[in-house]
Amino acid sequence: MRNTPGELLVGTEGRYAREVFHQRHPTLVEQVGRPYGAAQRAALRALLDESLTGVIQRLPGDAPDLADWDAWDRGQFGRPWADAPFLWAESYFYRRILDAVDYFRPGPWQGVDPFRPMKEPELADLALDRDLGWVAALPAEPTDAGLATVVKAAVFGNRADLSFRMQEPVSADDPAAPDELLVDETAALRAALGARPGAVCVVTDNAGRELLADLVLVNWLLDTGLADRVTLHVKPAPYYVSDATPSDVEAACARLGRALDSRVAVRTHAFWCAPLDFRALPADLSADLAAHGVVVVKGDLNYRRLVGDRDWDPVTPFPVAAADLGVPVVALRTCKSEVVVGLRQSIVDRLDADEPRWRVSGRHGLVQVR
Ligand SMILES: O=P(O)(O)OC[C@@]1(O)O[C@H](CO)[C@@H](O)[C@@H]1O
Repeated sequence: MRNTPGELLVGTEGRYAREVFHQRHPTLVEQVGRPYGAAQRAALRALLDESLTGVIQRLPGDAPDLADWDAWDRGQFGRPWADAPFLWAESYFYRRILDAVDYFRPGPWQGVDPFRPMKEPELADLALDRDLGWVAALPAEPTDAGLATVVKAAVFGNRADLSFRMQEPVSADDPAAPDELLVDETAALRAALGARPGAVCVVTDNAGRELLADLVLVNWLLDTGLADRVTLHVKPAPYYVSDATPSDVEAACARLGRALDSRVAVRTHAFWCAPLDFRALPADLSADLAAHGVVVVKGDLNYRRLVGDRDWDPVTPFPVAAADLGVPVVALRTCKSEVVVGLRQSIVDRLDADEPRWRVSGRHGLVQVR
């Protein structure tokens, strides 16, 4: 029996989590604050200071989700941010941004997505039509080649992440960036989809280009009879900059010029903005996921939550690290944080030698099945 490695922490020198807090967050806070008034900008700056040098403050007494966060606290309130687990602290940081910009408070900013100005240009991009040209050429039959195409697009759609762009020079449309799958278990996904159309659940990640690629995948599974119904899980509130919410699904469908298929249900759950990993899934959500034949888990954050945001040895088998959801689970992810499992030692050695930032650069993708 392997020992489970420790959780990644915010303050560890030389590690990615610290870089996120000390380099990414200051840029993010500055950008988010631009359209707001002095009070919200001051609250954002205070949050940033608190997160860099202070202790974690509890949510204010009027927060609608105070009870949720008191249950998710796990002893973090009152401790220095630097000592907190990266997953917990980053999630709470995004929740506190909503507090700083009065997202839940009655007034002019209530319900206004603070990341909207960053999300909108992606769908407005005229190059998108050209970039989606390949969709019209997808096969009408459920071929392996068709599945490989839509899966790969869904994986590398995850590279188009706004939070990520604040730090890494690689962009989704950088022609120099290779689309390298370090693990490709698309054949196992095909096997999990089975011989008869079944129910597929997609736990989505980012809005914009990534969600468009996810919708192409979903439409193709339905059109070719590989699935007979799909549930799309999205975040209940703005989160991690570009994470998809219900209104982002509407915007993406409008951009694709295709209404949501009647066999697609869009759902959300408070747990998707919780600071905990999939091993803490609440019973109702767990039952919802397990009612599908396959659960597709998109993106980097969901990957961290699926395997645990821990200092895993990258050759740890994926089925050992990934939470058991009771049904086959497929992770589609580009590597944008230090957590990775299921790799061959030869690949790790090559990447360690050639690309010091391979774990976080977003250049490498994974299709992994448990
Ligand atoms: O889940 P996503 O959108 O693929 O990635 C989220 C992310 O950009 O945020 C974290 C750092 O802030 C990292 O885990 C990852 O790089």
